[in-house]
Amino acid sequence: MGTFTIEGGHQLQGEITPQGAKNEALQILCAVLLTPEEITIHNIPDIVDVNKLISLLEDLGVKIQKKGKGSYSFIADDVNLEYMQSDEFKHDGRGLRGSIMLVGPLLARFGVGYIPKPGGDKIGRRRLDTHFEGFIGLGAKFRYNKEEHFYGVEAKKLKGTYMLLDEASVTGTANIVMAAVLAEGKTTIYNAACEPYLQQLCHMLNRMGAKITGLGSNLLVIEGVDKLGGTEHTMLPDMIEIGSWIGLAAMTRSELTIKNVSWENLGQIPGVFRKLGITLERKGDDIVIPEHMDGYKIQNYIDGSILTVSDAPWPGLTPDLLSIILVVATQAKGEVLIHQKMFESRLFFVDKLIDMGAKIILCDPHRATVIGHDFKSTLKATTMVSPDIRAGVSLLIAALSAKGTSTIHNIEQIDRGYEDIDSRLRAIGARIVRV
Ligand SMILES: CC(=O)N[C@H]1[C@@H](OP(=O)(O)OP(=O)(O)OC[C@H]2O[C@@H](n3ccc(=O)[nH]c3=O)[C@H](O)[C@@H]2O)O[C@H](CO)[C@@H](O)[C@@H]1O
Ligand SMILES: C=C(OP(=O)(O)O)C(=O)O
Repeated sequence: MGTFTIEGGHQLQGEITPQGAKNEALQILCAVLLTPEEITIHNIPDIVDVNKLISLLEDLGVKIQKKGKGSYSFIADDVNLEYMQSDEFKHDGRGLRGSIMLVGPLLARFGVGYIPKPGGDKIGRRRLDTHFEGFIGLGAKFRYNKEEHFYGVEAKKLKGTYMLLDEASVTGTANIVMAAVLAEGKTTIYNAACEPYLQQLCHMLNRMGAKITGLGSNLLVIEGVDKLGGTEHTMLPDMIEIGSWIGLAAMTRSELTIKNVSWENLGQIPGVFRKLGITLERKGDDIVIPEHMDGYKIQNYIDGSILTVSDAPWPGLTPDLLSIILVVATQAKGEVLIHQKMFESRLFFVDKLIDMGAKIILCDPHRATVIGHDFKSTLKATTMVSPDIRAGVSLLIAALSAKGTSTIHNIEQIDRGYEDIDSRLRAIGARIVRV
């Protein structure tokens, strides 16, 4: 188990550049299986989950060449389908959530797709019904080996259809889209997820020759084509990382510039931090956060009632930022209700923040009320274990704002999604050591 020690209570300063988006990378990498031609991808984050997926692709026979930092080319002209039945695949496929999106492209191009129950954060139930109902709708036969937790779909030829997804699942929509692009005829997907990750995937597929319309909406129409070709793609900056750095700047009262954030793809994120009273200035495509020496004050609603920050499928606020927003609120002036609607086990980490002196009431597994200290009292350093990727970063931000030296164990969770986080934080003045 890896560990960080963090000496908190120091102001940071400087510029930080966000990595390429983790959740986009996981979709885009799976899409290389849809063509025998070369695909070159740039701005791939060097993080554990993405590297695991790249090595799964390699094991499946995809030829991979590193072209430079964050740039790779992929040629899937000789895919080893038998590998999907191997013990190695059953083991490695479990290592991350994103591996589930190998199924759609493999099913579409080769007529078979298998996957062990995928991993990812343990943040509540994470069902896969939407994925498999979508494949079944396209004509695939589904089987599930309960003992091995091993899923499979098979079809000689997929046929386009109309489907109304039971929920706007992010990876589910990506998986179904990647299956439908090579199906016969027209597929209509209503209640589709439409995060920038998915918009990017659909743009890339269209460049490969797919015919997808409705990008950015929850109604996608896909005219199937016989084959797809090569292309080049660049990942957007990671909006969850951007939100994490905004939170870090506010909590440590530091002046920070976040470079090249792709403002038009940030959706609700800047607005939500502004509602917490944080000043964000737009300079070109950068976000500049000034020192908040006078703190930041949470806004109430117009009628004076207490603010609620909750998640919703895009263009709502991503659930992946709620843990960070919650931490930031612990030093705000005022109160806020944090409502995590999607995941039922993602707020339990607040116990650690309470130990550190934060004023939080966990109302139930989905809701927590935070009463900010307005910097009149700082958090106390402590020892903690990172339970999931975003709680891990939230605790890291709390530790950087706290007085004294904190220890965070199980930092593998953080490394799953944040590239070289300790060096990048040291470069802006953080006192953090990997032990
Ligand atoms: C690899 C990847 O891309 N992971 C992201 C992806 O996971 P993932 O694609 O696994 O998440 P889903 O979009 O399928 O759903 C997440 C959870 O929210 C619930 N749900 C979903 C849609 C909905 O309309 N209502 C609802 O309650 C689901 O039942 C599930 O429990 O999307 C999640 C939701 O943005 C993010 O937290 C994950 O970081
Ligand atoms: C929940 C997350 O990731 P995953 O879906 O990969 O577990 C996340 O990125 O916050």
